[in-house]
Amino acid sequence: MKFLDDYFKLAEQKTNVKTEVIAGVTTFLTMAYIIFVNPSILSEAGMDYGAVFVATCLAAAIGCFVMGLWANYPIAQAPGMGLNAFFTYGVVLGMGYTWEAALGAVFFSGLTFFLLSIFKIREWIINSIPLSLRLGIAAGIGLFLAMIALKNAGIVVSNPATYVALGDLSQPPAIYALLGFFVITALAYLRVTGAVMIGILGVTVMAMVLGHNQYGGIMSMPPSIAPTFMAMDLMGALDVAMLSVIFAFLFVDLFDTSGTLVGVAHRGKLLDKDGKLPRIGRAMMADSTASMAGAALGTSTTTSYIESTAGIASGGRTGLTAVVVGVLFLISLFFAPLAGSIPAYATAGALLYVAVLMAGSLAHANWEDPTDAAPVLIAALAMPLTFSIAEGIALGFISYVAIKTLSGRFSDLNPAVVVLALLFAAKFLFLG
Ligand SMILES: Nc1ncnc2[nH]cnc12
Repeated sequence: MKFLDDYFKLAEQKTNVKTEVIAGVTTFLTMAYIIFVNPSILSEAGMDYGAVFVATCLAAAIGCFVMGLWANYPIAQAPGMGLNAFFTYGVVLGMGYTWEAALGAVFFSGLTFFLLSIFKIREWIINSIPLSLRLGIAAGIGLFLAMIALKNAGIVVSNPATYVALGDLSQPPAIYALLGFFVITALAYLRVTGAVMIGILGVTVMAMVLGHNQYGGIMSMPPSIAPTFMAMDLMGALDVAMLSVIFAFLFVDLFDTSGTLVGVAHRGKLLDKDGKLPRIGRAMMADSTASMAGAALGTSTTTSYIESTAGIASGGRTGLTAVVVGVLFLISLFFAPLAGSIPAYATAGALLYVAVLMAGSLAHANWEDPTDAAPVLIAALAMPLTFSIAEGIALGFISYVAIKTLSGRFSDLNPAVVVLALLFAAKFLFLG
């Protein structure tokens, strides 16, 4: 234990091995849903469910180990929600790229993120993005997840006259999804650890008992990762048209990671006296290394999880917490049959709940000033309505620059936002 104490500086951080282990288990339970949800979303892009399951556990474990051992933060990692939806619905089903090329784009965006972190360009970019856009984008990703959940559960259906309409709420998928969502939200309010996982498993078991879902077992040896291992198409991702996809992955990841790290660090009191996260460069490198490894294994972008605040709230202060989460992801490799038995309507309730958490950033927008509020709304609303995170980001930038310019608020603009807005506008005008 002396070794752990020395390596993670437990005494200096006023913590001990027992507290860190409890924190790791707590964080793991709040984020373990990704083991079921990620393969279910990526398999819609044509990827093998079992292989993505293994890739998800391994990428999460790698991210947690790098974060814990290299950056010494209690921040866990896994393939991110939103990023996986963008991969499937945006890049593969929307733009028509193969999942192999999409994995190649994830790899290159991870590599670029890594280089940006080394050369500190990342800080410059993050500081150049206005707060209102950051808030709108975070909320928009949440609304996008909500739309996916409602559609998957048949609660929202298409309608030729109005585009969308209410589905048949007497159908089992809709009922199960809503029930799961209500239970998860109530359990979260009651501060029950693992609320999301309890909701998913509860709905799954209930559906089995009532004959709507088949029992597939609980434990087995891990499935084969061969169908996705090193399947990424790096040459396909180097296509000129793919540049915008790499850029979009990079962009979404940049916002996601910076927003999450600041949020987690703030709540965990990990910031120094200047309000900065001292080893943010190392934390960002953990994200990008895990994303590159994840792409090679067969999963969309790996990122820092906002759920880490659960473990931090129960006392986690050092990288040992993240290492414990990583070990638990490795153990999860043996629970593939359980993951495969989880129906889409059971994960829909969890998605809706994650959407609630992400939409919370709307509260911090400046609603008194319409030049700030309008871009927030455009970015957030465009994501579910265009079914694309990238289009939402683009429309948010264009509206921010147009509205600030027309209002004469030039001091709110900077070269980076203006250049990006012009590039996005040129894309819409000339490339459609
Ligand atoms: N994309 C994401 N960013 C932060 N926390 C998450 N938890 C689940 N998905 C996440």
